[in-house]
Parts: sequence; C-alpha cells; structure tokens
Amino acid sequence: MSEIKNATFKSLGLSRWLQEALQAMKINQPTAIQKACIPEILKGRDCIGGAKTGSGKTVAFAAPMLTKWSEDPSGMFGVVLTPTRELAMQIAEQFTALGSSMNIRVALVVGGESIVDQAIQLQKKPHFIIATPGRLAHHIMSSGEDTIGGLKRAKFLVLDEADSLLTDTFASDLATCIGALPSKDKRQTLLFTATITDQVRALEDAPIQEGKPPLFTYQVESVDKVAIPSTLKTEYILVPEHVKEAYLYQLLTCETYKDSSAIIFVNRTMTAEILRRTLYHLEVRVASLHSQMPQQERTNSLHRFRANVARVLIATDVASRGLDIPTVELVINYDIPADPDTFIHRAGRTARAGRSGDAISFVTQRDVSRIEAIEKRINKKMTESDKVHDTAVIRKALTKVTKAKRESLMAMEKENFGERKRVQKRKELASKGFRRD
Ligand SMILES: Nc1ncnc2c1ncn2[C@@H]1O[C@H](COP(=O)(O)OP(=O)(O)OP(=O)(O)O)[C@@H](O)[C@H]1O
Repeated sequence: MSEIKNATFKSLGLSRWLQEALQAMKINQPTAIQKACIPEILKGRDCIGGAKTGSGKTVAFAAPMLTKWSEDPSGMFGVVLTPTRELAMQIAEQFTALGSSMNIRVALVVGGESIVDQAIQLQKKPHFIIATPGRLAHHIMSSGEDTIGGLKRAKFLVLDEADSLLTDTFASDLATCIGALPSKDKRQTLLFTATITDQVRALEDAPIQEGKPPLFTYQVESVDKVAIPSTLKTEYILVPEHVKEAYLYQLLTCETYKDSSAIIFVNRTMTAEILRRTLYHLEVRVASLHSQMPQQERTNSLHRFRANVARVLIATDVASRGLDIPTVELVINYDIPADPDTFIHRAGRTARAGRSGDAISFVTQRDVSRIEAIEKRINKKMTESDKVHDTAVIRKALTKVTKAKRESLMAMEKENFGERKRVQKRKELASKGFRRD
C-alpha cells in the first residue's frame, strides 16, 4: 500500500524519456488515478478509470500507452475517441508534446476541418489517432479501414469521456469505429470519465477474455462520496428570470471577479449569442463557443480565451467536458443543466489539478428541483453567494444592460441569426411528416 502511496513515475514503470517529458511539463508526482491505473495498463489490462475533473486522467491513459509504444514505435498504435472537437485537439496537443522527443506522429480527425487534409495525415501512418467518432467513422466508411492508417493493427482504444461516448448520440459512429479496430481480445480498451454511469459500469460485467488479464476498475469518487474536487467552492445566487443579464454583469464586474477568467455556461446557442453581444457592448472582453459557430471561429475563440485576450468565455455544453485551462477561476451556470452530471463537468472547468475555483449557479424559481438533484448527486449543499445582493446596484446596472441587450437583439435580427438552424429544424420536421403550418 505504502509502495503505491510513495510511487513515482519511475516506480510505476514509465519509460525514462517519458519521465523526462513529464518533468519538462512540471508534472512531477503522479496523482491518485495515475498511481492506480498506470501499472495495471502496463500489465496489459483493460481499464475503467473514474476520477474527478482535473485529476489527471489524460496522463493516466496517455503515459502507459506511450511507454508501450516506445518499445516498438512503428505504425499505428492507438486510437483515442472523445466527444468534442476541442477536447480532441487538446489531447492531440498533449500526445504531441509528450512524444516530441520520440518523433511521434499524431493525427487529429475531427469534424469541421478539411477531410482531404485529414486523409493525407492518415495516409502518413500515424502512431496515434485522436478523433471525434463521427469524423473517424466518415473516413472509415469512405476509404475502408486499410487505407486509414492501419487501424486493424491498433493495440489500444481509449474512450475518453466514456459516459458521453456510450450514449445513443454516438452509438452508430462508435460502432463503425470499433468495427474497424482489432477485436477486444487483441487490443486493450481504456475508458475514462469523471462521471461513471450505468452504461459504463455495465461493461464491468463483460466476460473475461481468454488469455487476457481481467478488467481493472478504479473509481476515486467512491472513496469520499463527493463527486467534485475539494478545492471547488459551489455557490448559488437567486435571480429573477427577467434580470439575469444584469446580475451577470454585476457578478463579472464585482470586486472579487472583475479580473477573473470565467466560463459562463448556457443551455442554448441563442442565449450564448445574445450574452456575447451584450457583454461586448458593456466592454467585457468576451468570446463564445457553441455548435452553431464555424469550426475556425470556435478554434479562434478558444485560443483568445486561453491567451486571456478574452477573459470571459460564453459556452454551451460543447465546452463542458475535458477542457483544461488552468487559469479559469470562475464558472457561472447562467442556466442550470437538466443532468446533474453535466453540472459536474461544467464546474470542473475550474479548480483543476489542486487549484481552487468557484462555481456559481444562477437559480430562478423554475430551477429549484434541478439544484436539489445536483446537490444530491455531488453530495454537497451549495451556499448562497454574497457577491451580488444589493438590489439598488442591480437597478443601476439594469438600464445600461437592457440597452446593450436591445442593441444586440436588433443586430441579430438584422443578420438573421439562427436562420440556418431554423431552416434545418423545418427540414427535420418536414422529413417527419409535419407540415409548415
Ligand atoms: N501528476 C500531475 N501533477 C500535476 N499536474 C498534473 C498531473 N497530471 C496531470 N496534471 C495536470 O492537471 C491538469 C488536469 O489534467 P486532465 O486534463 O488530464 O484532467 P482530467 O482528469 O482529464 O479532467 P476532466 O475530467 O475535466 O477531463 C492538466 O493541466 C495536467 O497537465
């Protein structure tokens, strides 16, 4: 037991070159999930790893894979699937950085980017493919598994954010991707997530493969029952629905948070766009990230936010999982998510790797039951924030904020914002037999 407690990356069995690469990234002592999973993955076991947001799950799967790969660094070795494009980009960057001294070849295969460029990358026989399932499935279907980087020789499949990948949304693409890989007994499968769901747990019951060591499961959460990092402060503010924007402006400009890097989560792309424009009029340095933006704009927004050119990012749940931006001090749930697990992922964009951070939720009358469900899930009560409470101050901000919002709405109407989505929706309804009227 104390052996594990005092473990180092060396004693866990990582290659020397990788120990050095980690050290160069200021990653010196393994975290709990890394201590638990790295040796087991090196032994050849499949693994389900559950640990809180920001606890180092990426290194927990990347490091043992890279160690094994470096023993014979030729051809296709591993595929990492993840639900969002930005997260795939981040993981690809990490693999590239860790493996640079070994001339690693990493192909990034995500939606919204050039299919031709990706096909060229894949023909160059990458060692690792980091992908979103939809785009990888597209390449498999259009070129056949042999032409795409020798997938049949892969030794590892990783499902990062496994609970999300195992939902119906990804079922068919995931099946196509997995179908192009070696069978379960001929590859190692690693699943990682901060929120283990029944669908993930169900995989524990799979029969043991002959000639293969049994599945290893590790879940940190079960140790202390609280599903969020201990350094994360969770608060709420009771907000009347019609003045939410004014409260948001007050919170972002209050003494405590006026210089903080913050992510604001909303439930709809329309809300994201209104808030981005409104805050921009109010001279807050703001960027946004949602699925209705072209990929180039999504990438630019994230770059601006990472570089602190924008200090506030307004996002839908495309940004709720995995994104690792250490400077984020504040997460605001402007809208409360319906699924408590989504709250865990959103809030986990702050208080990462032992840092502290605040998650503040805007609660309207309609949200009370959602908040109760979240508190039950995280096993922790939220406290009321004292940052925005003076109604006179809110009233003063209201005139300014209302004017900025009105200008934003007018501009959006002029630009026909959301028209593409409306047309899409109409087509969808028409295909289901609904008539326009
Ligand atoms: N052993 C370590 N010591 C210090 N920092 C670490 C260590 N391992 C990873 N980190 C850093 O911690 C941060 C969070 O790691 P990572 O993104 O892998 O978290 P995660 O568990 O995947 O979170 P999420 O559930 O939100 O995806 C990263 O910046 C990473 O570089």
